Amino acid sequence: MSQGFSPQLGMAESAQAPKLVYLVTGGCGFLGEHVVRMLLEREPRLRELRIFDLHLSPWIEELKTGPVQVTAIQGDVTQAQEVAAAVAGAHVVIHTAGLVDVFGRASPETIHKVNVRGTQNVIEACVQTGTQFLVYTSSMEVVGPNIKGHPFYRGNEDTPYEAVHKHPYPCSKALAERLVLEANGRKVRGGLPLVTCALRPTGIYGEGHQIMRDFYRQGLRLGGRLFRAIPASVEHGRVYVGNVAWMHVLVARELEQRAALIGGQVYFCYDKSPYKSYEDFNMEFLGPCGLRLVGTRPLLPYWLLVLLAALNALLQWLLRPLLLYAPLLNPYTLAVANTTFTVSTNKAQRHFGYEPLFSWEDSRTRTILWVQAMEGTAQ
Ligand SMILES: NC(=O)C1=CN([C@@H]2O[C@H](COP(=O)(O)OP(=O)(O)OC[C@H]3O[C@@H](n4cnc5c(N)ncnc54)[C@H](O)[C@@H]3O)[C@@H](O)[C@H]2O)C=CC1
Ligand SMILES: CC(C)[C@@H](O)CC[C@@H](C)[C@H]1CC[C@H]2[C@@H]3[C@H](O)CC4=CC(=O)CC[C@]4(C)[C@H]3CC[C@]12C
Repeated sequence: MSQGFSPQLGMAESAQAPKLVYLVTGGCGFLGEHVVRMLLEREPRLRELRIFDLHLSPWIEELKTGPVQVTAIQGDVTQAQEVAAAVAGAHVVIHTAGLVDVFGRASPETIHKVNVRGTQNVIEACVQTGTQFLVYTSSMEVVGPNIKGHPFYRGNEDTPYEAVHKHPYPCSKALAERLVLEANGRKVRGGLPLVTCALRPTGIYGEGHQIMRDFYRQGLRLGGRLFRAIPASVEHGRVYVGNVAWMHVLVARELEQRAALIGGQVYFCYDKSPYKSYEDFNMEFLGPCGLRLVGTRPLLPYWLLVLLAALNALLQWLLRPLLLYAPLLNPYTLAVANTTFTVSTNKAQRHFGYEPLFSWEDSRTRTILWVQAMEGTAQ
């Protein structure tokens, strides 16, 4: 990807000497890496890009050959001092770091500590060090699906919906998002107001998506077949990771100019990806890679799936002292997958001119090529 003139920046801004310092927390993650690379390609005002992560990736080194100073910071968002040191001097913080766990790998306490306490630390660091602009990566899960299984059918940011959560992950994302939005307008060091917003991606897909990798490998183990568990009629919103990254870059740029409009707001992340069931959507990529989804309707009755999911949860609990057993099917993932949740909105377009950077066809091709490249490494 080459450095190019950004459509949203005028000639004057893009000709300005690069002077801004950005910090991306979780910059080595699935979404974080795409945000980092998108900033380097499409934010011409960037002087320094700080990549803060618990686990730094080796690919960071290849980014240090360009004109932008790339600073890798190994750190933990749950440690306030480490966060403050990383934030100090940054103009913009994009906070993607989080524990994305719905498979029971981490304890509820750890999920809360990273996702909530970590976000609190980022907010306080902005206030204490004078950083004025904070973009938080929230999630559709802040809204739903709720524990009552109510469908959210092509809803938007203003659609009434009873957000009721019990699972640690959505609870932590909802609390963190609330903290970020409530912090909007707080005075930071130097007396200027903190401007915050939250982006709510639906299910993100694309190069580097671990769950897609898991489905692919499961299909290879089952002789090239995956077995339908969810009715095709249950739509699940999905959005390409490159478009999510682009929305982060764009809103971070527009926060300063349109603080009164964007500050304190939430935005669903969306693009032209088709509305399909989670499994059918995955087959858009896994099909061309040789896998087949068996069954035009779920092969097992729902009550049996519920039983199997509960059995998986019991096994996970029994085996925990010995090993981590964390299959894709558990009571939470089954309930979420089985509840329609899709968005239809243009709030990001109305507020800061967002348009998807990648078409559905391009998003699909890029994802297929990534899965195919994985074939060489699949066990
Ligand atoms: N993957 C998805 O479908 C969606 C993800 N999101 C949100 O997007 C964000 C990024 O998610 P993904 O890229 O999918 O996850 P990921 O697990 O690939 O990336 C998260 C990154 O945060 C880092 N991290 C975790 N704990 C940390 C800590 N204590 N200190 C510093 N860094 C830490 C990890 O090392 C990792 O690099 C998360 O906030 C997640 O809630 C929102 C909607 C959908
Ligand atoms: C085993 C089958 C029932 C299979 O269909 C299960 C699929 C299941 C693993 C996924 C279905 C919906 C996914 C979640 C959804 O995309 C919303 C999310 C938002 C996030 O912020 C993080 C990821 C996730 C919770 C995502 C996780 C995987 C699913 C539950």
